[in-house]
Amino acid sequence: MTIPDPQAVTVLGATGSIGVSALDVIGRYPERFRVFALTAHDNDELLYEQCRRFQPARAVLGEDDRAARLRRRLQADGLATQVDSGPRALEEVAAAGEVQTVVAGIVGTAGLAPGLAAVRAGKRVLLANKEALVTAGAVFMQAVEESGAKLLPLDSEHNAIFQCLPADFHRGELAASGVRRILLTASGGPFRDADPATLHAVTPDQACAHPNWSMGRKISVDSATMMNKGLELVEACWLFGLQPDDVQVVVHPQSIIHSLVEYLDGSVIAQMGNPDMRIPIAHALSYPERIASGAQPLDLFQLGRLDFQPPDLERFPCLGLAQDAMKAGGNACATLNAANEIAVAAFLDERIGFMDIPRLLAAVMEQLPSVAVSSLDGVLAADQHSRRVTRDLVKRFEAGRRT
Ligand SMILES: NC(=O)C1=CN([C@@H]2O[C@H](COP(=O)(O)OP(=O)(O)OC[C@H]3O[C@@H](n4cnc5c(N)ncnc54)[C@H](OP(=O)(O)O)[C@@H]3O)[C@@H](O)[C@H]2O)C=CC1
Ligand SMILES: CC(=O)[C@@H](O)[C@H](O)COP(=O)(O)O
Ligand SMILES: [Mn+2]
Repeated sequence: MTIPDPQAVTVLGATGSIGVSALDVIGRYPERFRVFALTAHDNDELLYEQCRRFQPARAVLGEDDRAARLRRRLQADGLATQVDSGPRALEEVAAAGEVQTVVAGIVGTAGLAPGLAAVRAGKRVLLANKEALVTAGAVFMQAVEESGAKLLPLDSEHNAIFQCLPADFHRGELAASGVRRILLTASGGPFRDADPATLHAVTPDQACAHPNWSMGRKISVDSATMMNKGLELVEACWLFGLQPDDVQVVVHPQSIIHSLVEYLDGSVIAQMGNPDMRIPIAHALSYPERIASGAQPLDLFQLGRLDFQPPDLERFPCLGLAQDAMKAGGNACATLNAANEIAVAAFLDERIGFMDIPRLLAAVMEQLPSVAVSSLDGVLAADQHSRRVTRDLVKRFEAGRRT
């Protein structure tokens, strides 16, 4: 029997929450996976530790000076890792001929270009970076179709939906596959039951204290506003070829059911597991095989109960804004996503309040009605325009808070 060579993996965003979980799974299986490249933006200290452990051929950082520091340290240790910096290097390590699998774990629209480069090069792409699909879903999915890339969702809900759909599911063919609708679960975040009158005063640390998941700060704030569920609705529509009305958001505070598929005959299939991203990551890394992820087994007796409730769109207006943007089509989701990235960063910098996030987004969406787009350039122009408009609004909100 011949043992196949290990799969060569690039981990984009290796120093983030997704990247660290992915490397935890990868590190358990040296006979299956070897790391080709690791990337980070600022955190050259953790990237150095990761390079020492996984000895990749390539490493990428955001800025030259950090890359130079990492290069010096790795050379001093006798490691041959080539260290580069900047967006072009990210695309190179995502598309390199030596790579089979790319973990797309960069946060925000910064992940779009390298994710798309991996798709265009026909890689097996494990997608966590939902903003790529929200911003440029049509372009991204067309590239998947044309290149023959294999796109596997890492986002826990989308990975769950993928697991619950029929194995021969064809994108967009819901009824023909016997599927009535998708039930997308949401925890409701840290403020699910908080008194709405208190929300204007919550701090970034309070917003980032997710009840079930340990994640990066941007997605944690998105969970707290429920914009994360809005982004995930859009993500699900692109991944599986759905209309927004095919998806029902279900608030499920325990985050044990990661989403469900309801069939025409009334059967409802759910994927369950402890809230640990190593589960969907291990699933996608080894698909269609199964490997151990390192996650704790689910103990139903200890859990005791599971709860469900409908989403409250008054308390969480961001979810409604995302539904509207997906229905509007054109560049609306790119506009909303860019505005959200700016607003969340301003909240994390304590320049605006928590409830200013939905107010800002609503103002931007009103100011920038949807326009049809047919190219990546069109999408990126909408992204940039929205960022400019949102930055101006942030300044106005900030000034309003001081007076
Ligand atoms: N965390 C989770 O459990 C889940 C995350 N996701 C999605 O996965 C993505 C990553 O999330 P998460 O891991 O939480 O985020 P983190 O903030 O923890 O990590 C982000 C990673 O991206 C890198 N990065 C940040 N900005 C840039 C940039 N401009 N260019 C290149 N690299 C950059 C960071 O580098 P550095 O460390 O140097 O700053 C880090 O490696 C997001 O799209 C999120 O929505 C989806 C489902 C679950
Ligand atoms: C782990 C993961 O996939 C996150 O997107 C998580 O689902 C966030 O939880 P909520 O947005 O449901 O609070
Ligand atoms: Mn998710």
